[in-house]
Amino acid sequence: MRTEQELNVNRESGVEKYRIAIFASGTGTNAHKIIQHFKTHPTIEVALIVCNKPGAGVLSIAENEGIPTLLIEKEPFFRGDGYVPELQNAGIQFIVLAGFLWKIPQSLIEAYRLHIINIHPALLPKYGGKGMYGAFVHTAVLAAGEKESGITIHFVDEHYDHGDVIFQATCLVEPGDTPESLASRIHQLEHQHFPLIVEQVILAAQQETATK
Ligand SMILES: Nc1nc2c(c(=O)[nH]1)N[C@@H](CN(C=O)c1ccc(C(=O)N[C@@H](CCC(=O)O)C(=O)O)cc1)CN2
Ligand SMILES: NCC(=O)N[C@@H]1O[C@H](COP(=O)([O-])[O-])[C@@H](O)[C@H]1O
Repeated sequence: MRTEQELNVNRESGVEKYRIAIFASGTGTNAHKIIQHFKTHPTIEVALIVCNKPGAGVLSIAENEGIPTLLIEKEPFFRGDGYVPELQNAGIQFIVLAGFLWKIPQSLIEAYRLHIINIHPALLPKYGGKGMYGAFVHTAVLAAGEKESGITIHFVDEHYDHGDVIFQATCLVEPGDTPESLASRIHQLEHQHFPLIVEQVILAAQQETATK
């Protein structure tokens, strides 16, 4: 049984906070914005950072923010239980993918059905699927001569970038854009919207559970 400190029970209300795990593989700017957003939230907290890349920037962010981390490995993730026992023992109720570069396995999908969301740096269904991550996405958008790009936040299912879309926002592709300049514009959209959408989806999930 976790102690009150581990549960981080809200001092005023005594209510155990709703616990989010963020999965990330890289720099972690989106993870950081989400951590900051929920730092003073009365009922929701970021309780765990899950990462598959030793030395990733997101791990330093977690350390600086005092958030526990879980470094995962391929074999147990893909051929084992997807770390479901560890997540459930940590009391994790919702998973946010923020630049996580491995496919979520069936075991984890089933344990957290409709409780995993992802942000993709393009307007799905275009420019999604295997191989479509980071600069590869922006390079493909520019190569196709698109006049606009944007972000998609969606539920995660067994396939890459296939789950129901929750939110999209667009930005212009400017003349002379490079993958880096477009990525910067996309990142601004992500930082503006992702924390708020995460909160809205979680509050809706809590509301649905409460009315069942
Ligand atoms: N079951 C699901 N898992 C994941 C999803 C999803 O929608 N369903 N979204 C991805 C995030 N993502 C796009 O938003 C994405 C990330 C990575 C890849 C990809 O091709 N990865 C490479 C491996 C890269 C590496 O190991 O460095 C690969 O699979 O070969 C595609 C899309 C997160 N998981
Ligand atoms: N297809 C998945 C994908 O490309 N995800 C993208 O990785 C970046 C992570 O940045 P961050 O580590 O600074 O949050 C974000 O732009 C996110 O949309």
